[in-house]
Amino acid sequence: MALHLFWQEKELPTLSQRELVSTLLATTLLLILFRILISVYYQAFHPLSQFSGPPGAATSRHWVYRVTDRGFPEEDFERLHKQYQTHVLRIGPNELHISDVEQYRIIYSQSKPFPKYGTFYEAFNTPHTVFTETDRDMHKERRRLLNPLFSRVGVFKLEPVIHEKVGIMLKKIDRLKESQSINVYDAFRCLTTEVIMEFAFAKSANMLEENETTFESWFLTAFDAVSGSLWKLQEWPLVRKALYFVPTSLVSLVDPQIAYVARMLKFAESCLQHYTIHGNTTPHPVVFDNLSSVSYDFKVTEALDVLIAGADTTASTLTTGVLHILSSPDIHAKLRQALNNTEEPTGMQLLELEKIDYLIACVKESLRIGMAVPGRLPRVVPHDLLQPFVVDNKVIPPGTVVSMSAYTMHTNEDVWGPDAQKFNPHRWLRPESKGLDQYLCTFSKGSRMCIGQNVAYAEIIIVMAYLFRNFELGLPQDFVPPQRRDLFTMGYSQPGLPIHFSRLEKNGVRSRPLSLDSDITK
Ligand code: HEM
Repeated sequence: MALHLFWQEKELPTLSQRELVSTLLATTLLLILFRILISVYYQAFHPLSQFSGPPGAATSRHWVYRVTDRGFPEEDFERLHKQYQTHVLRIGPNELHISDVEQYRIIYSQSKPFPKYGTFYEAFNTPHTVFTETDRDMHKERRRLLNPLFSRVGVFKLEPVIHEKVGIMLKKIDRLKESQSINVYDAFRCLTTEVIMEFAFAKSANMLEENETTFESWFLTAFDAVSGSLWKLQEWPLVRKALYFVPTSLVSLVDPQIAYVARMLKFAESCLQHYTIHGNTTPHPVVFDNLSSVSYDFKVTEALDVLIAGADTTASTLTTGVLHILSSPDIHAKLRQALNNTEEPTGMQLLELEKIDYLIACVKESLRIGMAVPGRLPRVVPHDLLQPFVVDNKVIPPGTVVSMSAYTMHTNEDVWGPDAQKFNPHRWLRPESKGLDQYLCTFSKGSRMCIGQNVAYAEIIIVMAYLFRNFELGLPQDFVPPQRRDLFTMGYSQPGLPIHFSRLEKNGVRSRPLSLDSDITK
């Protein structure tokens, strides 16, 4: 009551129009002055001011997102490294991009890795998973739980699932091949997602057979929505936080693809519920099996992360590999010849396929040129280093965000030679090629390197073997390579990679159609 009277008695002072305008003007001028002072500080007085780079990058973290938005930032960084003649390029007020290949083993080391830069990994919205965790001990513990599933033994247990799914994909290709070219990018995405779903959730969404005549799937739409929004969520952390509080139904009105993401989350939860009630009803290990000590919510996010980390990555590597092999008649012929002696089903087992040197060389070259995660992996220079972190004879202060990329590592001509950008499996077959593995950073290196690389290798080897052994593949006459886009994982624009398939003639005899039961799933 007293408060009410107070407001009635006291009249609020009103601003005249002139006062309002001058207040606004003064505020704007202050803001501009503040911005200028900040820019001067970042360019001239900040500890990173000794490192060169575009002026816009030094003063605003938005610069890096504008470059990212162009589609393939690593190419821009590479050009700028050359322009400024430096191995240490300033790409943000507190971020440096490094192109000295010898620094990779220091930043991404096994024993004392630089910690992940939390702000970058927060945008994945899956806190405290093995992928996003920034605390060293918590990461170590989660990785200890998961490692056995992803070991070579673990992958051999998963191998029948890979054969089964490849069988389903090839049967569908066999059925569709006479009437149309087939977008293998989508086919590979459905395949790898299905394999990882079985592995992560003990259940699949039947994506390979969802559509009668194509390999389209609602799950792929959900993936595209997640990866398409990733950089925006990186750039605008406040929007990301605000989105937590907006009901999904409302967000879906603005972006209908978000509805598919919500459906994906529901699918993940329903799988966990099924698993909680029935246990693992599959004959193979499942990620949930090793997460009994983890809370319900973290189980779901961990399985989702494995799914997102393992699906498009492997599919995009396969797509790049197939595209390059088909673009070179010589490589294509050599690969077919190498696979000619394999017999189904026994010769198509992973252990046997791994002995085919030319196949493995093609797989490694696909991983090098394909590099499904081509971009920067940001880390923070630790404060407790025994020696200062020095690049180009300059000390990089602790607390600085530094990053290197697979693109830098895989295009370096001192390492790979003048044909570094060329798809050349032969480079893996030379006597000195063993030393090259240390520079193959597709899966990163050290204690944060990809936990799923054995799974990825297995899938790529098996799919390539089946494809090139059983089919004559060709690019359409009017083929235009799809545009690639670095969305953290490499993505391809539609129509992906359309391929003409026909059954391979063997000694003049048309090979028999695949019999799913007898040939592949055994
Ligand atoms: C060609 C395929 C693949 C590529 C190129 C790839 C690449 C990578 C890279 C570069 C990292 C490090 C990311 C970082 O430091 O931020 C990573 C981590 C990870 N990957 Fe993969 N990956 C592939 C397949 C897979 C598969 C099949 C799975 C699961 C089945 C998987 C699960 C993970 C997980 C869980 C991590 C986090 C590991 C940790 O931080 O300890 N990846 N991957």
